[in-house]
Amino acid sequence: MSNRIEDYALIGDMQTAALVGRDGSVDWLCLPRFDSPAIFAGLLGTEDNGYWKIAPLSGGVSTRRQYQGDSLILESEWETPRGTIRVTDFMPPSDELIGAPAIVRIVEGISGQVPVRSEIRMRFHYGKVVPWVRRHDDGRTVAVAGPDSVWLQSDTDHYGRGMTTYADLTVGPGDRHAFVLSWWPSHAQPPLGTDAEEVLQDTQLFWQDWVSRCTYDGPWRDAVVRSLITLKALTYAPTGGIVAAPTTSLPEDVGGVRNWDYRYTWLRDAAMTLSSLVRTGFLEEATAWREWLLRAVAGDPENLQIMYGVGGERRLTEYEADWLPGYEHSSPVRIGNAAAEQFQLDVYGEVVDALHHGRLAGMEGHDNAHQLQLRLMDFLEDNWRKPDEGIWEVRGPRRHFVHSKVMAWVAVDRTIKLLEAGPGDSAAAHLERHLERLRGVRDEIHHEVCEYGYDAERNTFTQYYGSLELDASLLLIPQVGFLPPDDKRVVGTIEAIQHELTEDGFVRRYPTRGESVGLDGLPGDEGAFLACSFWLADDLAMIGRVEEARELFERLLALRNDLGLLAEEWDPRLGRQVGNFPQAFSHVPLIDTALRLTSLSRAEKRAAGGSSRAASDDDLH
Ligand SMILES: OC[C@H]1O[C@H](O[C@H]2O[C@H](CO)[C@@H](O)[C@H](O)[C@H]2O)[C@H](O)[C@@H](O)[C@@H]1O
Repeated sequence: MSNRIEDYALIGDMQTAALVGRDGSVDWLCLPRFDSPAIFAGLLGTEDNGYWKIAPLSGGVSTRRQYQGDSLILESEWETPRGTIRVTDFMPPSDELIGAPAIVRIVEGISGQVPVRSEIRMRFHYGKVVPWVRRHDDGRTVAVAGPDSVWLQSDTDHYGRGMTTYADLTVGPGDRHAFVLSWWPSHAQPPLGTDAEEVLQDTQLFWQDWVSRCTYDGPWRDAVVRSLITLKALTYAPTGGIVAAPTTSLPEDVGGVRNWDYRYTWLRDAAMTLSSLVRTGFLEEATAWREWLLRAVAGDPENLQIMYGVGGERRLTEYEADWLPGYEHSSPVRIGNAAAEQFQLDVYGEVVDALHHGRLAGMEGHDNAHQLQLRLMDFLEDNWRKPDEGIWEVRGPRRHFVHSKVMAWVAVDRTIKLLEAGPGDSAAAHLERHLERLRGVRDEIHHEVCEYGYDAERNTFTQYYGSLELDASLLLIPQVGFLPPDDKRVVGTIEAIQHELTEDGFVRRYPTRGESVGLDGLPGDEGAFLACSFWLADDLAMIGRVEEARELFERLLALRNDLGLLAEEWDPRLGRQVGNFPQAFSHVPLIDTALRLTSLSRAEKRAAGGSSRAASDDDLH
């Protein structure tokens, strides 16, 4: 289908999410949860793979669109020669309101008399299965295929033609017509009907209440709040799991093979999300994720996975949906993710660091979290020397990635801090021996990284031991406290990355080899990675190049779509967003950089006003 990735808007109910195009078409919706099969998969194929369009009969894209205030309620307006209409799209937070995931679409006349059409092609199992569609006794339309059914409720009559369900109406000023599409198990009694206007009000209240908890009040409030709402929308409310993105296989390289399924909870992405949430006032979500984590990783740390299903499921078997042509012919479309079976050492650091930030922010202590951290540490002591697949989940051979070792150092360092703050009781001698051992491991990792991961000739850390390549994950070295920002090796690494890994000022993760297979085991290229570009802005600020940092941050903000949403990457050559959308891993560093720059400007103001208190790390938490 023809929408660009940034042409889509996100709506969601904290169990699943949908993408709505500027043309009024819902081209992506998985039911009942994020990782369920899609019922509308037109995004990754053609109209025949499923969509639901509501738009003026004359067609075209909306003239204006926006979210209603700080909410996830989308309003799209069309000005046509016959008059103006507005379509309000949203998903009522299911847990709280109606129990069954549903999309509500309200068509409203603003001026004139505008002919409007609703056009639905339901295709179950990612666009493959044509359901059995019939009219129920109560007037609703029901579509059934296997275990699933969807119910379409509306005050407008529907008719079927060519395996598509239509409704035609003409709307004038003040007219409001609601359409509600809800999922329900096909074996169960029919679901209750929904009062669309009532759930609209409830949904408005839900978002107002949620956003009122935000503690950030700096100059980038709108961008930060939109990112927070997006992160909330990526949270699976029943368990506290957080998906990396609600889509699969939006390409990192349009027309290429770098297409992955992101509808799962990565420990890395979720841990980073948790750190941003606790720093902006959302301790409840952070606590729910910690509970999710403790359940998901329960058992032997040997069996820890780097990602799970939103319910904590372990088996995420990857396969190719060969009936789907892919977004702009980017194939294969992948369902499931083989990276679940990888060994990624950095994850231990990210999880332990998130628990550490949670404690700093006042999250209540949790015995199991404490125990988990110590057990992870036992595992790490035995395993940190092993090569891994690293933060970028490369599908090439395992390596001694420098970032992975740095994050192993982070895990040990934060655990030492936890034990140092612990009670000095009768176990003190045992604790002291444990601490001694951990301090030894921490020193050993540090020494090894500086010895084998640093190229003294070029004054830069490198991608893996002995390699000549750079890697944008090295930008995290000063941010996690492995070395201070003014260390000459840190400054050298930042400058080398700026010179060698940027395109139009935006940062690529690592060099790719175009047509030949590179380090990541894949052919083709990819865009600039947005998270890494935010990290560069952070580093520039940390080494005192604050103006440059602000400039880069503003340029990154300008890449967001008109609704404030970011995909995983930006293709500087094509000037468009690429990769899964919207992506937590892009919105999290946006929040982090905004917090850092805000605290720096406040410190600058205090300094200018004569206060002796300089910017400290505390300002960031
Ligand atoms: O680049 C190859 C890999 O790409 C995906 O991983 C990326 O997304 C993850 C989720 O946001 C993120 O945690 C990771 O750092 C990124 O590299 C994909 O999931 C992998 O299967 C693929 O090998």
